[in-house]
Amino acid sequence: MITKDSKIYIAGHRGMVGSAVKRKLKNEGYENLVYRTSSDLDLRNQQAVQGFFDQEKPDIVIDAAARVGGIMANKEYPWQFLYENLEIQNNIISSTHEQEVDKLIFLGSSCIYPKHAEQPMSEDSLLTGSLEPTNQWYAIAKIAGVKMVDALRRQYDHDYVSLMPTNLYGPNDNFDLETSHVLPAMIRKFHEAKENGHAPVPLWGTGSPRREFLHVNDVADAVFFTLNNEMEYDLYNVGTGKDISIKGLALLVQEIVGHEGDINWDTSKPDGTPRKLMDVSRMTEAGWTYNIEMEDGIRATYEWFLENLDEIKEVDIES
Ligand SMILES: NC(=O)c1ccc[n+]([C@@H]2O[C@H](COP(=O)([O-])OP(=O)(O)OC[C@H]3O[C@@H](n4cnc5c(N)ncnc54)[C@H](OP(=O)(O)O)[C@@H]3O)[C@@H](O)[C@H]2O)c1
Ligand SMILES: C[C@@H]1O[C@H](OP(=O)(O)OP(=O)(O)OC[C@H]2O[C@@H](n3cnc4c(=O)[nH]c(N)nc43)[C@H](O)[C@@H]2O)[C@@H](O)[C@H](O)[C@@H]1O
Repeated sequence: MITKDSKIYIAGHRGMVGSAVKRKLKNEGYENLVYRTSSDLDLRNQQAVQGFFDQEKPDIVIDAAARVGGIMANKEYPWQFLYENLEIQNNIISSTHEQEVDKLIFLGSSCIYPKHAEQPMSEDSLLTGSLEPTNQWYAIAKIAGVKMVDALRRQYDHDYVSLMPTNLYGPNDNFDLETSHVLPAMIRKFHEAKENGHAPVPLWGTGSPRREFLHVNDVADAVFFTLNNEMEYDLYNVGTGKDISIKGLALLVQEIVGHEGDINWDTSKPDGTPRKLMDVSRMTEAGWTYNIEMEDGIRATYEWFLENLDEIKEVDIES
């Protein structure tokens, strides 16, 4: 079980999720944290990852490192989303097992479930139907990770768990308009249009898909809960259990940012999965629920965006 002295490796500590987990652990008094940037340790390199685990011998591993992006990035870079994610998670999970690490938390995503899964989507709907084509590459990699965790639990009785968060947002998100998810894209587009005399805002698709959104601090809280509890199952959904249409989200972000112009929907861009609402009853029964309501979370994220405008970077998937 985790103690304040446990050595905890956070893979992907500079990302949105990894940085939130790091903040949470530090706030709770866990100081024995290890991490590396991708330039110091390329997690695609098996030998380098094995060497790092041999040297550091962590007690606990949180895998929040991945090639991540929104609908267009997933659609346009199938190779990177499939192969890099398989490489990263294969290397981390196999070294975690070889070093007999006490606990592993593997982070995946709600896109592992079939495109037309019954709503809300329970953990049992995994592999019951075909995937959404735009993100099937990423989903197949993440499903392989979930199955690796399941296999290690069954065969070696390891206390390893996969958490599948819904769509996330918050500090340190990717605000690059080509590769980001919808919520950071909307914050940036409405803000820049407001600055530009309330110019019209171009958004993608029809606006009719529905999505569920969770603030990243809540995911960090769910990771902390999972670290501190022996979990009955290998796989847990993490979300709010509430969703909103993309059109509804656009109106909410527009109001929070204070943009007063038109919205133009570019229907040449894909809608993706029609609906992705999580059944969160397994996690609720285990004893965890979310805290941050969406409107409060978006307001706080817009404030963070304004304070960090200089830090907003372009993301090059092929680098
Ligand atoms: N964002 C969402 O909406 C969302 C939703 C559900 C689930 N998740 C899951 O949460 C996890 C983290 O997502 P995120 O949104 O935090 O992503 P992110 O902000 O893009 O962060 C990903 C991190 O992975 C690291 N990384 C990527 N490739 C690497 C490599 N080859 N070697 C070493 N490190 C590498 C990066 O390290 P450097 O910064 O050092 O380059 C980065 O810090 C993912 O597993 C994702 O599936 C995210
Ligand atoms: C959580 C992630 O969700 C991702 O799917 P997914 O929710 O469709 O990804 P998002 O990129 O967040 O898009 C959600 C919805 O918002 C619409 N949308 C409208 N305007 C925009 C915009 O300016 N930018 C973006 N990005 N979308 C926009 C988009 O067409 C889609 O219907 C998966 O591709 C990943 O693999 C991952 O699972």
